[in-house]
Amino acid sequence: MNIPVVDFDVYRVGVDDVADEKLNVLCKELKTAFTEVGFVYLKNTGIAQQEVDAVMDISKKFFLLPDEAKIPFYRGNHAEQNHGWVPSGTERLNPLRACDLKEAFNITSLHPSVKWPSEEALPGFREMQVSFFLRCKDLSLRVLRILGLSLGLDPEVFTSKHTQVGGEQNASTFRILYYPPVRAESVEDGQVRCGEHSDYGTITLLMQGPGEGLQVLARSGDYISAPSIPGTVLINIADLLQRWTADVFISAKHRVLLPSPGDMSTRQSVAFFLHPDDEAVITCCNGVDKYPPVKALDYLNERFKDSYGRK
Ligand SMILES: O=C(O)CCC(=O)C(=O)O
Ligand SMILES: [Fe+2]
Repeated sequence: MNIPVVDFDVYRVGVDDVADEKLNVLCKELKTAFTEVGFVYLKNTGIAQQEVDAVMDISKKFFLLPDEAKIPFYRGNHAEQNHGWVPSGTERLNPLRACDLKEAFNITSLHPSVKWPSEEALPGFREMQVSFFLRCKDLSLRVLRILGLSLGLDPEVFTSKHTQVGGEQNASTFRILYYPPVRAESVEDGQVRCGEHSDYGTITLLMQGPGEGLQVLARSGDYISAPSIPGTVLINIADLLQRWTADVFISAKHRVLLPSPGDMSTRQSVAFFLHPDDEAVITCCNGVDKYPPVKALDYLNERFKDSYGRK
C-alpha cells in the first residue's frame, strides 16, 4: 500500500468561491486516502517549494545558535503554553522509548506578547515563521472543509470549531524540527529520532527536507517509507479527528528511526498541527456515540502528559 498523491489545484490556497460540485473529485480522493491510509501527499496546494525551502533555511540558522541563545525561549516540560524551544532529548513521542533525538521550536500563538529571537540575532525569522504559519492555517482549513463535504455533512462541521487558530484560545502549532547528527556512542537503548506516535489534534501538515526518514504504519502492520516529495505537502489525520469521525478517518502512527551507522547527516522538517479551539466540545459527527464528548484542550493536555512526563 502506498500513500496516494492527490492534486489539490481546484482548491489551492488563493482560489476562492469554488462551487461545492467542483470539489467532488477531491472529496472522493481524500476520503479514500484518509479512510484507508490516514496520510496523503497533496500537490498544487498553493504553497510553493521555495517557501518551504526558505523557512527551512532560516529555521536551521535558529537551531545552529548556541544553546544559551535558545534557552530564553525554552518551552518547559509542564508549560501552560506549547510555544517555545524544545531541546533535543526532552520529549518522547513514544512514552515507552527514551527521549527523541530531535530539537524543535513551536509557534503556537501569534500574540504580540509572545517571545521571539531578536531581529539582530536572526533577521527575518519571526516574520517568516508567522507568514508560514498563516499559509499553513489557510491550507489546513481548506482540507478540513473538504473533509466535512466528503462525509456528506455540513462543509463547516469541522472548520466551525477552528475559529481562533493563532490566537490564545487555540493550540494549533507550527513546529520547526531539527534532527542533529547522531553519535552512536551517546545513543541510549531503543532511542530513535522520533518515536512511534500518532498526532494529537485535527490534522497535520508536514514538509520534510530531502531524503528518507519518515515511516508510516500501514494497515498491513508494516511501516512504509514516506519520503519528501518536493512540491507536495504531506497531510495526515490526527487522533482527535479520528475520534470526532468515530474512527472513519484513520490517525496512523509514524516515526523517524536513526540513520544508518556512521551516517552523520542531519534532518529537518516543518509541521503544522491543527487543533480545535480550546473550549470546543468534540462529539462524534456522524450521530453515533462511540466516544463521549471531550473538550479539545482537556484531550490535548492529557496527551502532552504522555510525551513530557506526568507531574
Ligand atoms: O520530522 C518528521 O518527519 C516527523 C515529525 C512528527 O511526526 C511530529 O513531530 O509529530
Ligand atoms: Fe507526528
